[in-house]
Amino acid sequence: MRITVVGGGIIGLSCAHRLAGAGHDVTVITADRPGETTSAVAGGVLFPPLSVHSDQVDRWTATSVDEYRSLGAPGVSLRRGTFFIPREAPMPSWAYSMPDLDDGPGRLTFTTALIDTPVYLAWLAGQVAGLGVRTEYRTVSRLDDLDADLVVNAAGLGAGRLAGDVTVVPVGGQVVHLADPGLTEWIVDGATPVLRHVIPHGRHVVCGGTQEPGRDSVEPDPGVTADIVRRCRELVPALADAPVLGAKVGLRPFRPQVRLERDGDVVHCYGHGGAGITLAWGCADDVLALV
Ligand SMILES: Cc1cc2nc3c(=O)[nH]c(=O)nc-3n(C[C@H](O)[C@H](O)[C@H](O)COP(=O)(O)OP(=O)(O)OC[C@H]3O[C@@H](n4cnc5c(N)ncnc54)[C@H](O)[C@@H]3O)c2cc1C
Repeated sequence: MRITVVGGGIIGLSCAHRLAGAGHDVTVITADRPGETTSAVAGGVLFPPLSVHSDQVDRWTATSVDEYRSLGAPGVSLRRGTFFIPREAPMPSWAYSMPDLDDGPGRLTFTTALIDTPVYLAWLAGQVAGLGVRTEYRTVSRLDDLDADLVVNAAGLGAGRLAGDVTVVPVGGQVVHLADPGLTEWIVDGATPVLRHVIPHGRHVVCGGTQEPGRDSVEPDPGVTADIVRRCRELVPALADAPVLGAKVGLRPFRPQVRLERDGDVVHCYGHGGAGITLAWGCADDVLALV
């Protein structure tokens, strides 16, 4: 089949990889290069936020963790770390699929994949090109203008506009990169009112973060940068002298739940909110099944 994938972030590229690998003739149309997408801002830790849970999310997460483990791709490392959760919170069901899970009151410790997203996305785009996928850099205004047997709508925040779906909204997130002093473990602190995370990738550590519903600017706020640095240095004192390398903002494509369904000649795959890196391979498998 001739398939056009709209979107060149983590979701569009993962779908294009699966579809081309299955023998389809695939074109990706994307307004932005991979390094300029929301996907390239993500901290890149592989598990979904506590607020996101369903059997589907558990299955997509388990599939993605297995895939990232076996890829041997640049930008992917496997590390142990700790997720702090409110003491009264039940154990999230996806946690059972994590190897070497060790849980205590208000704490889950396990090994998962960490994705240095700009490095990994550049590699994934190269793999996709190697499978014969063409990429066009332009903005699509209407899905039914596209000349293809089937269209995959994987345009993140733009997917909502293309599908006329007003439930897709931006939730801004700012992160700060610090030089990595050699941290061996990741920490995500979901037990405090404002999420804190410290995700080491070797050259740099991604520290965060914020959740800003309705934000439309991707210009980092210097006051927020200073606050993130302070909060993350409190959490991990080894960062005390780590130089600040820069700050980034991304707009998470939020929706009450991921839309992954076929509607005629369009397969919709969008609305991954704060979990798109985690869900990408599981969703790409389901897109292929719908095709
Ligand atoms: C600060 C922050 C931290 C995060 N941390 C994590 C994490 O640790 N783990 C995790 O799993 N997730 C994390 N996320 C969430 C994750 O980044 C998103 O869920 C994911 O990037 C969504 O991917 P996407 O491909 O759907 O969208 P995007 O990456 O936004 O890609 C959308 C693509 O569609 C294209 N596009 C849009 N409209 C059009 C159009 N009309 N025509 C043509 N092309 C179009 C864009 O150019 C782009 O290529 C984080 C997000 C942020 C902001």
